[in-house]
Amino acid sequence: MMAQSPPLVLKLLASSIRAATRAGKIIRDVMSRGDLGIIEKGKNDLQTEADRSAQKCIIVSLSQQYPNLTIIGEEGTSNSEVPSDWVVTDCDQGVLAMQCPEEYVNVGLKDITVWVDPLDGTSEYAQGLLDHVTVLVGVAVKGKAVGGVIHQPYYNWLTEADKLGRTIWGLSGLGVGGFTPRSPPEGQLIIATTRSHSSPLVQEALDALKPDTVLRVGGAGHKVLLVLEGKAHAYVFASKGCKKWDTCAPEAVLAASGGKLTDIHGNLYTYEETVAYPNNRGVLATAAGIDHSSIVNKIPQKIRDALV
Ligand SMILES: Nc1ncnc2c1ncn2[C@@H]1O[C@H](COP(=O)(O)O)[C@@H](OP(=O)(O)O)[C@H]1O
Ligand SMILES: [Mg+2]
Ligand SMILES: [Mg+2]
Ligand SMILES: [Mg+2]
Repeated sequence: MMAQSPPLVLKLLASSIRAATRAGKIIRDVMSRGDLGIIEKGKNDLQTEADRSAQKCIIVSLSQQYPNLTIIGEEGTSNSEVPSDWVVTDCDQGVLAMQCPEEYVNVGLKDITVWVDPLDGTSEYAQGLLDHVTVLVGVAVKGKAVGGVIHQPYYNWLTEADKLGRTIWGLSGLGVGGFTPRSPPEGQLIIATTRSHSSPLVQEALDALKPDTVLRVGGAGHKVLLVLEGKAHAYVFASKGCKKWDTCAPEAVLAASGGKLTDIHGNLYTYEETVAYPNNRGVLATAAGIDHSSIVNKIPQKIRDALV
């Protein structure tokens, strides 16, 4: 009997794990060399050589394996040559060997949009808060965030440098791999929010939720990691500013763990190729077991009306 090739969604996730991990090494190499090559894309919006190089690595690597795949990356498109050792065309064998959830077995290339944030937490990267940095690859199927990879290249850098970096993935219907999610502590409310993009509205929403603790950290990927790790109950960002590449992978990984990522009204974003990039309705993510709608309901109507 001929061996069946793995379903596309599973294979793409397995390739994305390898590509994101390679991009993480590029991010560390740029930092080690010490010249970040910072460009200001807009107000409070930087791009470094690490953002550019990591994106090239991921896009070239996936495009070689999946010609005609729709890939949208934060740092735009460029056809420049890349060093041959940036091109990774192997797959994570552990994920490849898994049973693909039935509903994704027959998904074709045309149903998929891949959202790439090659370096999430650029502000923090430039300021040396390196564990806030993640590499995000999200796989959307017919507009739904279904699969995701969150690679954290500097995980453990201050504590166990011999175990540097980690890669966490999720697939709807299959679960989360790369670590075991934990529940946040009962009887309190810990909220993660932006460190570098706050505003009066962001603060008003936090005040209304009366959290015991607010963790102001960089990166959408990093904040969702805190929620997955049980270090925060929720990630609340009552502002525009995040884009589809910031939330696609984190949404998919969080959903695969039983949690939820939506806009501030509690509605899911969609991720089809034609969608507008900005997440103008804010971000609200909650851990598994947290009542998402009760948090939505505590956000004052005036704030919700400002995010439409
Ligand atoms: N006001 C704003 N302007 C530009 N980008 C914003 C923004 N608010 C959030 N973002 C983007 O959303 C991501 C998470 O933001 P934060 O760390 O503040 O929570 C960051 O992604 P990048 O670092 O990939 O650009 C950041 O740039
Ligand atoms: Mg950016
Ligand atoms: Mg980002
Ligand atoms: Mg980025």
